[in-house]
Amino acid sequence: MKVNGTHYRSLWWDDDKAALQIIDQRWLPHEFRIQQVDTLQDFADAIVEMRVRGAPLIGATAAYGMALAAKIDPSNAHLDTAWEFLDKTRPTAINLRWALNRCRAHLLPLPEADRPAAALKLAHEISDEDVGINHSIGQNGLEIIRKIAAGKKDGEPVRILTHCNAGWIATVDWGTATSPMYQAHDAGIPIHVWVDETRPRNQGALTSWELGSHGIPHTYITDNAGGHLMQHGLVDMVIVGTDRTTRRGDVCNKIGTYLKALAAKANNVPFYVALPSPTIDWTVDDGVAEIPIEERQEREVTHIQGLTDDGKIGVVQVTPVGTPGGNPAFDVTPNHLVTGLITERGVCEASAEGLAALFPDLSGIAKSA
Ligand SMILES: CSC[C@@H](O)[C@@H](O)C(=O)COP(=O)(O)O
Repeated sequence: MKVNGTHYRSLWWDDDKAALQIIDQRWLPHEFRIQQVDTLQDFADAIVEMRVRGAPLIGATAAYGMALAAKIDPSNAHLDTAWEFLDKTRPTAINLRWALNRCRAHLLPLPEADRPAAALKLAHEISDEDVGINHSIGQNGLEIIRKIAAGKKDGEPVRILTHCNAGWIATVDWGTATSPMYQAHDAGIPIHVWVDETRPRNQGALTSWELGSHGIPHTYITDNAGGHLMQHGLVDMVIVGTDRTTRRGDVCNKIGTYLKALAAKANNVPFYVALPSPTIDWTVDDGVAEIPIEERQEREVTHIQGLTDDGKIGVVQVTPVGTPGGNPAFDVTPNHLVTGLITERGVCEASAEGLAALFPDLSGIAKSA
């Protein structure tokens, strides 16, 4: 998508420098900084510190990490070491392991001499595929928005609530939850987006930055406002992303998603999840029992970063000094709270049957694996 009129992906390969370039998201929405990633430690730091974040983008970044590993030393032993090193960076988003497994499975059967070039080619492919998947999710989600718009008076916007940032910078391009929004806006359907701030990291500010750059009307709201807005009939639908969706359609996403799903159910607001197929964990059924939830540093809760009055990025402490902070980064929304999963192949019920019907090729392989 565009930043100040120039099209960017959230990561890209620079042929001249023979290196990966990323947007360092720690400084957004206030500063747009590009960073080169040169070493395996850089890759791990970029993921852990959330310079890159969002499940699909973490996966694509890890694929370039494996390409670097293959360039340094293409032996089986080194690829295994790199797999383990990158796999432990963040535990919840399954796209990380999906990408690492795909790279390893592709490379190990090849002669060592062929592995560096093959690994880089595969990383490019994974990135390009992500863009295609997200565009298709947008097309499928657009039809849902179009139907809701058809029931509105001329010019009245479809009011969509979203949580976290499942936008283009959380993917390689388009975003998942935001892709239907971009495509509805571009199709001339009026929309207005309620953007949850998403404490503690305030990814809602990233979503606001994205939507604002694309000219989409939106309002940044506190995490606690959604239920009230739904009670008063001010939300037509919710669309969120996912970090891992189980075979039966339980959805693990940014902390606070579950509360929004409960409020949506209580108020008859449709609750949709934009789901790229690499985010499905076919090995897991019960999301609450089986998905590891990342526990992040308490400093993310006790402190907050923003733009100070002198125009500089600064950090302030919110709590009394010494107050302990708890920081579970994700929660699980059980499938019965989800109206539908918007995938690249169409929209399905959040159930084992719904997912298997859309992805018979993938669900079958996982069961026999
Ligand atoms: C298309 S991104 C989907 C999810 O990864 C997104 O909603 C989310 O929870 C991101 O969490 P983050 O901790 O910012 O990486």
